[in-house]
Amino acid sequence: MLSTDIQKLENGGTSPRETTPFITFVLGGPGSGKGTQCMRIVENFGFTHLSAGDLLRHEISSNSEYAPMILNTIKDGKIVPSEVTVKLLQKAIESIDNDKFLIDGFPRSEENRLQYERIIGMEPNVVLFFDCPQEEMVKRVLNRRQGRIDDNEETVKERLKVFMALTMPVVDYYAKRGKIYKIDATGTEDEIFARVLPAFASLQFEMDYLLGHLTGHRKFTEPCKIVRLFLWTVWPS
Ligand SMILES: Nc1ncnc2c1ncn2[C@@H]1O[C@H](COP(=O)(O)OP(=O)(O)OP(=O)(O)O)[C@@H](O)[C@H]1O
Ligand SMILES: O=c1ccn([C@@H]2O[C@H](COP(=O)(O)O)[C@@H](O)[C@H]2O)c(=O)[nH]1
Repeated sequence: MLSTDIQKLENGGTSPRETTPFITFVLGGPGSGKGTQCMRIVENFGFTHLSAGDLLRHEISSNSEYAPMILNTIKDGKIVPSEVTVKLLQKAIESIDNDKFLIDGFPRSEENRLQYERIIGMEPNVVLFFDCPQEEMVKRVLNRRQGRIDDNEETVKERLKVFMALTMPVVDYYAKRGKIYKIDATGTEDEIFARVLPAFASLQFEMDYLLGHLTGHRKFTEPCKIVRLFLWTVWPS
């Protein structure tokens, strides 16, 4: 039998981490530029980039027992069952020696979010939301030309429907919890990254503090959040 990442987890998996990592979810519609900006965040801020879509595509190419189901789901522009995606993310987080993760393209639904919180046992620290007009997203997807099975007009229409119906409620949920950094995702890659930078600059102290890179007392956490939100409000881009 093939030994897949998911099967390894079901058989006991990897050992849990000793430290609680700093988790950033990265949301936005198909082609909004999440992956492109994540690469820059990695280069500048030392995060590990975990693309949920890439993890699922890896399952397809490694021919796991889930491969046919994942392939068909991606082809149809629908959402893979939460258990599968969350286990892949869990394994990656537990096996990679870093304490800062960008989780790109997840959670795609409230059900994804609840399952993640149930299994991982915590919320993300922050959520970046790349806000892009639909016609621009469609243009970018159809110009991508990386041979992706879902980069065609029919699938992108479905992905946009799924995004509006199922993913936007997740964005709204985190907005209510004060965790959303909304980024205008129009313009050049450089212009967009210039809007991303202040978000991470305002988070740097809080990240260092929470990850134990600064010494101090836990009571500083709430003031940190207030300062961060203040900075973001007066200087969002
Ligand atoms: N600001 C931009 N202007 C024009 N094209 C862009 C811009 N940013 C990214 N692209 C291009 O658009 C395409 C989609 O970008 P990217 O893969 O980063 O989006 P994504 O949000 O991760 O998409 P998906 O959710 O479909 O994986 C890529 O070909 C990328 O090179
Ligand atoms: O959490 C996830 C992430 C992705 N999918 C499926 O994969 C494709 C492609 O995802 P990208 O983020 O654009 O790479 C997506 O349309 C879904 O079908 C998923 O089900 N769950």
